[in-house]
Amino acid sequence: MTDSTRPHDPTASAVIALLRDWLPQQRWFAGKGRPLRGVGVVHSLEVVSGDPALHHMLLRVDHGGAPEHYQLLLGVRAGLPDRLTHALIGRLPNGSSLYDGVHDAELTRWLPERFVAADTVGPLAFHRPGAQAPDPEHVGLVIGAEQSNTSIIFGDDVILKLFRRVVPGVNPDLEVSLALAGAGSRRIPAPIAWFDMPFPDADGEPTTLGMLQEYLRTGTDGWELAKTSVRDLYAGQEVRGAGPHAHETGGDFAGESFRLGAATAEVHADLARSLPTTVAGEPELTAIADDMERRLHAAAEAVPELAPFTDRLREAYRDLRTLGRDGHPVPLQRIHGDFHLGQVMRTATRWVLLDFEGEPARPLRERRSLHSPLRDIAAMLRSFDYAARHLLAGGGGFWGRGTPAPHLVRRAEEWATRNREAFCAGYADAGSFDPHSEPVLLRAFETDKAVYEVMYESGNRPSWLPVPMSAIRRLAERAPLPH
Ligand SMILES: Nc1ncnc2c1ncn2[C@@H]1O[C@H](COP(=O)(O)OP(=O)(O)O)[C@@H](O)[C@H]1O
Ligand SMILES: O=P(O)(O)O[C@H]1O[C@H](CO)[C@@H](O[C@H]2O[C@H](CO)[C@@H](O)[C@H](O)[C@H]2O)[C@H](O)[C@H]1O
Repeated sequence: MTDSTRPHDPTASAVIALLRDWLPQQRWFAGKGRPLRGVGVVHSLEVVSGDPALHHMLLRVDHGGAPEHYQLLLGVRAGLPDRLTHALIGRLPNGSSLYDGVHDAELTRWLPERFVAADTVGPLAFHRPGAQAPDPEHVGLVIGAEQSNTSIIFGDDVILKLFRRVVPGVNPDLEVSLALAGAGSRRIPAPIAWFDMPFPDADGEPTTLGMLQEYLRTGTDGWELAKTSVRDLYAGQEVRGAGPHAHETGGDFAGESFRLGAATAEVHADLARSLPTTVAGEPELTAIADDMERRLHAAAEAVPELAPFTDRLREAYRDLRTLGRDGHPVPLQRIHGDFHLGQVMRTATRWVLLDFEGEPARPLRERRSLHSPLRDIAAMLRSFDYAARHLLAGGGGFWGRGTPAPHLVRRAEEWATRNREAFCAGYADAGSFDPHSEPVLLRAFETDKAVYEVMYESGNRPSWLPVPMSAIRRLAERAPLPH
């Protein structure tokens, strides 16, 4: 190894300086928009030496308040080939390149090799309980999806999700996937292996860093499929108000929505069978309503458009408290926690649910706690509303940025209502209850999710803000819930 190819000590201040600039540009970096007060290395290990070299690293990022931790795989090469220039983080003082190592198949083959051997490398422990193993000869390809983590496909058999923001403990995605696989569920990609390490800052708590799963090679995500159906509907609306209804188009999605509702009910039933459950009474429902109210208050402070509606929205939470006082029992269990059309895939034969991590912005304790399955149902109902409206809001630029024509809004509402109804009917058909039998819970959860979405869109995609705002107006009017 010559001096120029020698991997540099990745904790060196030059590396930290480069990472400070690079981190906020990453899709998975949760601290965007907050001042970056400090970046420090809490763990670093050279796992592949030579040129190229690979470093596994855990970074601590301080914004003020509780620090966040991120997992990195950093590559170092004396000369960077063209195919990796998009992954460049910066040049080190000796002229070699520091880059995001997940994009370098020559380096990432290290991961399947470790899984095959069920190895231990320093503090990193690779677990592979079954016989299935990835083939290290398969080239690793980072998927292009907009995601909160980074996933690499090896061949067309397995996909490895590297958790980027790491919190101490078992990741709920792994925990829930293992529980569902144990219950014999066919509604998830089969979990194959995972790796973890003792968390450096939290008494060495075993902390999940990555999970290897079956790759659903015939799958398409629900968001793409639903949008295709909506486009098909809009394509027929050339004559004002005279275009076909959702049920008259070839791309009608209601059959799929019904099947998705049934798949969701099946997963909820398996979760209730394999993980703890309880029943909420008045104190718990009051606490849930109080939390919702706090989130509404915080959102109204941050997003002024919400303020005129808060009093009316609060009524949904008041009704939830009344439900508790009336002694209405509410079963609680583990749920998906961040359910929307982008979290489900339609394979050649069935709907499969992905990503049981919960909303990444919520604390792990909350994400692992028990909730009403109606929270997932309400979240998916919101997603149908999104699919119907996002083109009108300018999300896809289809109708331009002006106010959408009323007949298009009507068609959007029809599509959303039809698919929301079909989803609930499928859930009721396969599950233990009909979601419409719980209108108070459904309204409260839908309101809470729409409030969350207002915050999310105002921070991430301001041109999409009209989508959740239209739901806020509807919910504030206390119009009967479109099923
Ligand atoms: N097992 C899988 N098979 C095929 N594609 C997958 C699989 N898991 C994830 N994907 C694809 O990757 C995307 C992001 O996955 P997800 O688990 O939601 O990641 P994140 O938690 O980082 O958002 C999904 O929307 C899907 O397109
Ligand atoms: O990145 P995650 O999948 O964890 O979820 C976040 O981003 C989602 C958008 O990618 C956001 O979902 C919202 O937009 C979806 C359409 O893009 C829509 O289907 C969802 O119903 C809507 O909530 C999600 O809220 C956010 O947590």
